[in-house]
Amino acid sequence: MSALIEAEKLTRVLPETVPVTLVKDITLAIDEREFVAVTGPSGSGKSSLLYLLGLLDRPTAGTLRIGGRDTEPMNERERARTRLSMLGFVFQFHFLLPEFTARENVEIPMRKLGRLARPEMRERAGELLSSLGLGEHLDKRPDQLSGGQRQRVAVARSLANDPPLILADEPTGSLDSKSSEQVFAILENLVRERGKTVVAVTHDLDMAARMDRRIHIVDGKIG
Ligand SMILES: Nc1ncnc2c1ncn2[C@@H]1O[C@H](COP(=O)(O)OP(=O)(O)OP(=O)(O)O)[C@@H](O)[C@H]1O
Repeated sequence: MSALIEAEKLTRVLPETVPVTLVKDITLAIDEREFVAVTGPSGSGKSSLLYLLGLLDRPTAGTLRIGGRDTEPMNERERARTRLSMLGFVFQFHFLLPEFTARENVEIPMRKLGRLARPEMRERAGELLSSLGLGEHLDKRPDQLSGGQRQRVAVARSLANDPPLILADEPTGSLDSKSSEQVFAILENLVRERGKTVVAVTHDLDMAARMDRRIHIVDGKIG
């Protein structure tokens, strides 16, 4: 079986007067059920790599296959559809919509994909949030939740459409140590118990050491 993510010589150069290379010749394969850390110095290109893997940016050279499918020929619509169904994102800052409740925030990706009827979306959002310990907070808005709780809502949102792959960019970077540990345990559980693949950028080397594999980036390359 092919890997969930296969990148070959993935490269992203910004077309400035003096071109800026964000990611250079990255070749990697990530299998289902892997818990992978992306590490490296500040400015080395970790986020840029994650954006490429998450179809939030396009490579200027190289190939990327997700779920065995070449992403190069996809138009914007297909890329958006693949993002919604195959990928979940968790960022350092939660990016929840402030005027919506936790449950509504989790429903949004489901509405965009449009596979479920409204009552099922509502039920699923409630179940996901409850499974992450937020059953008491379904109808609260982000400003009524703690930082750790907000980040757990963001994890629930990333799972809304049951994607096989979760990409996380410093998911614990803005949390205190107790909340960090909780969010880390949730991500680990997604891999071990729910069969997800999680790729997380982290500056925390202790956390990276507890993951299955580390991809170290230096100057846009695997180093
Ligand atoms: N749009 C842009 N224009 C110019 N330079 C950029 C742009 N986006 C990123 N860069 C530069 O590219 C490099 C890689 O950035 P990236 O955010 O991927 O690094 P990172 O490893 O995730 O950093 P950090 O750990 O600090 O978040 C950095 O030097 C950054 O300043």
